[in-house]
Amino acid sequence: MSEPRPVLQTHGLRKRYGDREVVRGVDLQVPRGVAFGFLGPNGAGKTTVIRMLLGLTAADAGTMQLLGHDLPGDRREALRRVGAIVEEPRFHARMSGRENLWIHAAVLDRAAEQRIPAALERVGLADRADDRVGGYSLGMRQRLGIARCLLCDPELLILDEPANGLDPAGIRELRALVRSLVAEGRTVFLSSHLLDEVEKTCDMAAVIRDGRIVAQGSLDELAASREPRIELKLARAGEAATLLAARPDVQGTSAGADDRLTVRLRVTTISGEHQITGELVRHLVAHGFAPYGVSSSTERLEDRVLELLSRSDDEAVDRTTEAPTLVEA
Ligand SMILES: Nc1ncnc2c1ncn2[C@@H]1O[C@H](COP(=O)(O)OP(=O)(O)OP(=O)(O)O)[C@@H](O)[C@H]1O
Repeated sequence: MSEPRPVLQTHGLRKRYGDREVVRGVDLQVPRGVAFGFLGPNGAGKTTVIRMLLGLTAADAGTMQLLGHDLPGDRREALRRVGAIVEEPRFHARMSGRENLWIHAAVLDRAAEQRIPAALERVGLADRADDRVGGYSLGMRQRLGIARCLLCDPELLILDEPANGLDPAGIRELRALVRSLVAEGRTVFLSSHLLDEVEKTCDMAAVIRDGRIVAQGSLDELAASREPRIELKLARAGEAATLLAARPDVQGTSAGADDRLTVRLRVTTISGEHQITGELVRHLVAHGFAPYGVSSSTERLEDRVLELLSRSDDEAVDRTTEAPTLVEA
């Protein structure tokens, strides 16, 4: 069976401002029903990519599809079921939250107006809906922005830095809201410069640096894309090293001083690493060894992303792959 079509897809997307190319051949594949983080430092090109997807600025080259429709040709149809917030959501400050939503619903359809009470309830603003937006906190405006997105019953939400300026409680609420939208089968594409936010909210991510995607895949794959190792403590470490080196799931071993044995694993996922670690310990015990310490030195996602973001341009070459499970691009 073929893979379902991604809800958001770009290929070779490019954008130049003056003599600076700020988006340099971006390939994204976002499957349906996930929270997808678009992670990169300030100035990496995240907002520019989002603006191109929404038709707020033209692409110089490349192709884009939203919900299976080609952009820019099919833009009207493509955006019908897309809710988006780019940068900070803007509202009429003198009007209430509800009135702002009425204005937005008026350009959509009758069904959109009927969705207003549920949308306000959903984002926790039902009690404050008749207060002027001028008195709302940033977190409340962000939530009103999401309520506005919900009026078109979106299949895809595109949120540009939604956690910006929120306090820890606001960030937690936003996270829960995103997860509940995903639980309903919607897809949320959110940009962020905060790894922690992406790690806690998203299922998958693409990492962008200087206008290029340097990695893309599930969070597990991103974290485990470097050779994981385990460290064992046991007597006769040299003999144990020889025993384990013969196994197909072991890339290599080295025995050090102090009963220390380092084992490099052939594995690509964190769950796989856990399984192999258990098997290695059982194998050692079955051969008369008695490991008294086991620790994993697999990098955390943070280390991996920092490494990707700090690479030189020559190393971060674009390599396209069809599968959304790719790790380094
Ligand atoms: N209209 C514009 N004219 C000229 N340069 C621009 C314009 N918009 C963005 N840029 C430049 O393009 C680069 C990418 O900006 P972009 O806003 O897409 O980055 P970002 O990853 O969203 O970062 P941030 O989180 O800081 O907004 C930056 O160097 C920015 O200064």
